[in-house]
Amino acid sequence: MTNDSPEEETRAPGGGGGVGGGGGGGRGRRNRADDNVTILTSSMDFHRASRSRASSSTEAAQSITSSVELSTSSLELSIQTRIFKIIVIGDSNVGKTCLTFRFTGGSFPDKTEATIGVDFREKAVEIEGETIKVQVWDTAGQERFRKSMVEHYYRNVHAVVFVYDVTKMASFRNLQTWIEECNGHRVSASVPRVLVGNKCDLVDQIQVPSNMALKFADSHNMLLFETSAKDPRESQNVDSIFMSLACRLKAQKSLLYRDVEREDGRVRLTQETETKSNCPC
Ligand SMILES: Nc1nc2c(ncn2[C@@H]2O[C@H](COP(=O)(O)OP(=O)(O)OP(=O)(O)O)[C@@H](O)[C@H]2O)c(=O)[nH]1
Repeated sequence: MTNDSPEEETRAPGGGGGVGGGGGGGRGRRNRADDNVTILTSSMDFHRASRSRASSSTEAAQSITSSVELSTSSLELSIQTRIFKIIVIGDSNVGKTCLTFRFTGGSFPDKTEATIGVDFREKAVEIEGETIKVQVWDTAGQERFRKSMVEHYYRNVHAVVFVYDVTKMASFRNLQTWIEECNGHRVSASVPRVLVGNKCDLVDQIQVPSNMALKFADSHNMLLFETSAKDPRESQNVDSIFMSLACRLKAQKSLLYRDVEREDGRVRLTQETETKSNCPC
């Protein structure tokens, strides 16, 4: 759990902040993201080693040249990775943490506590041959734990996931308030939004009928997903919430985030315009 924005905190590609950090999902995909991190780290280590070991000036020059080459290729790799920031919003206890955990970690957490501020989780996914980092911001549902963070949630957001609990009508009714908060933070209408009804495994306790949720989703131009973070048979459905957004963002996307290391070691995020299509999803 952390209260810092990863934009300010991330120093190397692949470094997701917060509890339960990135990874998860398909093994091959995770490996690819990990390779990226490994290469950058090893080039830094190499640079450090070369400084301490090189005895003659020739050796030192060769070492530095090699290390610069390694660092450059690492930087090129990191520059190619786009990051999509997706925030997950909704009442406390609806299952936001569990949903993000299921997507990024592939499992249901044994125990959760109320989110304070925000937790970041990241997962590298591959769409049409491009590796993209889906950065999920699991926000606090309780007002007292979100107050100071709200501005950060909505800044440079690429997509929004609204969550309600299908067994709690109040959490569905409160969606209007969450949508208003989102609109109040100047989130553009072009930013994709989806609606998620969670805890569908509790079939005997369902209070929010599907047709009511569908009507609401339609009226707000959102896709509706009814699912369960808990039921492993629903895990593909949970994945498709985030993957459908990632595919949409990749297809339409204009916002391209690039990690560029600055001299002071901080990461600068820039935006570019790009037009792409042919998403398989
Ligand atoms: N039966 C069932 N329980 C769930 C499901 N998802 C979450 N829960 C439970 O609901 C409770 C709240 O889950 P969280 O993921 O912590 O809820 P949250 O929305 O992140 O809550 P805040 O951090 O306070 O905003 C926990 O006890 C979870 O185990 C689900 O799909 N089915």
